[in-house]
Order: sequence, then C-alpha cells, then structure tokens
Amino acid sequence: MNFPTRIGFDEAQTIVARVAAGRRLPAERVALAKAHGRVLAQALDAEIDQPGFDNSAMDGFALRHADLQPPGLDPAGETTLRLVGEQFAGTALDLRIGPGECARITTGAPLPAGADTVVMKENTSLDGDRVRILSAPKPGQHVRRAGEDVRVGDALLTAGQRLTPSRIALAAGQGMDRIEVVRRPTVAVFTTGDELVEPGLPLRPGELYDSNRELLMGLLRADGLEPVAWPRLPDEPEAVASALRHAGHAFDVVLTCGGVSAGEKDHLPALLQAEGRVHFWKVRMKPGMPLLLAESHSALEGGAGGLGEALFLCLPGNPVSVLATYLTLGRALLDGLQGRAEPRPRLRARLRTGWRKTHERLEFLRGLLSCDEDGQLWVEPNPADGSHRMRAAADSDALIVLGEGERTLEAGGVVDVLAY
Ligand SMILES: Nc1nc2c(c(=O)[nH]1)N[C@H]1C(S)=C(S)[C@@H](COP(=O)(O)OP(=O)(O)OC[C@H]3O[C@@H](n4cnc5c(N)ncnc54)[C@H](O)[C@@H]3O)O[C@H]1N2
Ligand code: MOO
Repeated sequence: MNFPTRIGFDEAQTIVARVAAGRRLPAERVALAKAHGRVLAQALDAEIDQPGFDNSAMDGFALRHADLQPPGLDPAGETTLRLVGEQFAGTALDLRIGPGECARITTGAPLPAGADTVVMKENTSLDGDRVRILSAPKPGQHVRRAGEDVRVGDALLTAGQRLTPSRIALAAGQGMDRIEVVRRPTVAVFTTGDELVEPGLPLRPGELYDSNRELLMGLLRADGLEPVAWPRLPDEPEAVASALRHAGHAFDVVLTCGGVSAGEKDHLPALLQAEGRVHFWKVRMKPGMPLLLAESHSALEGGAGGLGEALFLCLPGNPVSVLATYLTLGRALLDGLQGRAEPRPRLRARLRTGWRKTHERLEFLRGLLSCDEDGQLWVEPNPADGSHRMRAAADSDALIVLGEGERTLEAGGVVDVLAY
C-alpha cells in the first residue's frame, strides 16, 4: 500500500483541499437566473451608484426644511405650504420647489430640485393646493441619498463567494444580466450491494431497501448540484469496474457508497488501487472510517484511458456514515473544486447531556439543537450512535464533533456542531 491510510480527519481535510485545488473547475458566464447558489469566479465592482439619485423613502410631500422653521410656523404651530406639482416614481420631471412650496411625491420618486426633506402623507392634511404639515419631519428625513448604499468603484463581491439571493440581487441592481461563475461539478452517484432493493419493490429475506441513494441525491441537490444516479451495482468486480470506467469518463466526481471496507465483497479499494491512484483510504473518524479518495492514473497523466478523468470518493455503506462523510469531506471536495472561499458555518453549543466516548476516533455524533432564552445554543446527543441508526440521524439536525482522544464529555461542556 503506497498511500496514506488510517489518517486523521485533519490530514484527510488537507488532502481533499489539495486535490480539489489542483482540479479547480473553469469559469463560465451565465444568466443571473442560472447563477443562484453558484460560486462567483471573478470579483464584482460597482459600476453605478445605488441609489442612483436622491429619492423619497415615503409617499408624501417633498419640501424645503427651512420653510418649517419660524417664521414659517403659523399661529397654530403648523406650517402650510403651496402644492406646486407631482413627482411619481419613474421619469424625473425637472420639478423645482421654491420657498413656501412643496410637491406631491411617492416612494422611490426623484427628489425635486430645491427640496431636501419629505413629510409622510399621514402627517399632513390637504385643502385644495394648501398642504398643512401636522408633524414636522427632521431635516433630510425620508430622503434616500444617491450612492448611500453603493458607490461606483466599490468592491461588491469577491471571487469564491457563494451567490445567495441577496448577492444576486446586488448584481441585478447594478444592471448586470450575466455573471462569471465556476462551473458546477458533474456528479454520478452509485450505490452498491447485492442486498439492496429499490423502494416500492418487495423484500426477500436478507435484503434491505436502498436508502442511501435518496440520501446522497438529496444532500447533493441541497448543495445546488444536479447529480445523476446510476443503476445500483451488484457485488461483482467486473460490473463495478465497467460502471466506474463509464462514469469516470463522463463526470467530474463519482460518489459511491458501500463496498469500500474489508469484506470479501468490497471490491472498490482493489479496483481503484489497480486502475488509479488512491489519495487515502480510511480516516480515523466515526462513522465513516473506510472512506476512500482516488483518481485514475490517466487523469494524473492528462490522458483519458482507464477510469477516465473523474475523482472517485467512495463512502462507506452504513447510512449514517454516508451522511457524516458527505457533510464533512464530500462537501469539502465539491466546495474545493468550485473554489468556494467562504468556510461552512461551524457552530458551538453546550451539551445538554454528558457523553462517554468508547473509542479514540474523532466522532460526528448526531444531536438536536435548541436555543434557550439567553441565546445559548444547546445540543442533545442522540444515544443511538450506531452508524446504521438512520432514525437517530432523522430525529437530529446536527453532527456533534467530539475530538480524537476525548473520552468523557460533561453536560454543559462546549462542543463544535455542524448543523444539517
Ligand atoms: N472487518 C471489518 N469490517 C468492517 C470494517 C472494518 O474496518 N473491518 N469497517 C466497518 C465500518 S466502520 C463500516 S462503515 C462498514 C462499511 O462497509 P462498506 O463501505 O464496505 O459497506 P457495505 O459493507 O457495503 O455496507 C455496510 C452496511 O450498509 C448497508 N448499506 C449499504 N448500502 C446501502 C444503501 N444504499 N442503502 C442502505 N443501506 C446500505 C449494508 O447493507 C451494510 O449493512 O464496514 C464495517 N465492517
Ligand atoms: O465508520 Mo463505520 O461508518 O462506524 O460504521
């Protein structure tokens, strides 16, 4: 074996990041509508001011604040102004307000020349062309100044940021209709095992339903990818090899689950050692220990023989192992291929109940988050910690990170958590 094995989680993270960085996917220019959730490939600077012009934040009347000061005040303590025009949102009308005058204005409409303040409609009463100001606004109130949000030349977004709806809206507000994003990795999903049956079909003794396929497809889709599920693979080396070669030539990443451990029917490690280069096999994490990352020789040499160009990330078959390995190292690989620069959020929470670890490995235990009235985040570990206990994962919403070597964790102790 000339590859790292039984490595620590940190080392696995480092290798994943290095392999992904070496295969950063190219940029492409796409319509904004197609950019949601993607990673920005190129920094964006502001090309126009936002707001583009001084405008009203309220429906009401645009006026000169100086007119509201004494001697403008009438005996009743209120100002009355003369209505000289209307400015609605849309085309700027070149209106001008002189002393003692005001103009009707709507939200978003350009402020007429001479005006510096807006009074809300609710604080006025109208009688013909006389507008009584019942409650005086502060100087400049309800005016949104040109460029107060964004100025030409401001750095708006940087390469590597994920395009959230707010960021897409920021680009749209700049008038951009296309944007430079990193191409999404194409991903094939394989489940393997003679014991697996498609949900909806009858089960025979010794069989179980394939639940990992939906799990993986859902996790990938939630991360904005469009994975393709392969027909389930039997435990036959030739069938597995042929499917991997096929997918390896057609996809950026092949995600498999099952058949990667030490059993007589676990063919993936031997196959990937023979036809490719294994970056690591087995990580000291629980669940998910037998995880394997490989690529074909031909990909490394720039050719297209053997297993093609894809990266192969082989997840263990146990359902909770699939969840934990995908959320940690699988997602890191896909993020890295897209040059995603923003780290995924890691929260810190206090353990509601103490936990005793029975092994040395780093553990991603399932737990349920809650926040108390003081804003303190808590996590309740689920005692069903077997890597086949999908029910516990479904009842939970976070992975609790219990460090390598740690054994006894007291209730109230602070732990890292990864919400899912
Ligand atoms: N002698 C050893 N045995 C095992 C080791 C080991 O190091 N030495 N590792 C254990 C650990 S830890 C794990 S995790 C599993 C992983 O094994 P495989 O990746 O080879 O997975 P399988 O054996 O194919 O399946 C494991 C388990 O998961 C069920 N499974 C598989 N695919 C699906 C699916 N699509 N949907 C639902 N359930 C699935 C499968 O029936 C098995 O029960 O190995 C341990 N053994
Ligand atoms: O590492 Mo395995 O995933 O515990 O069951």
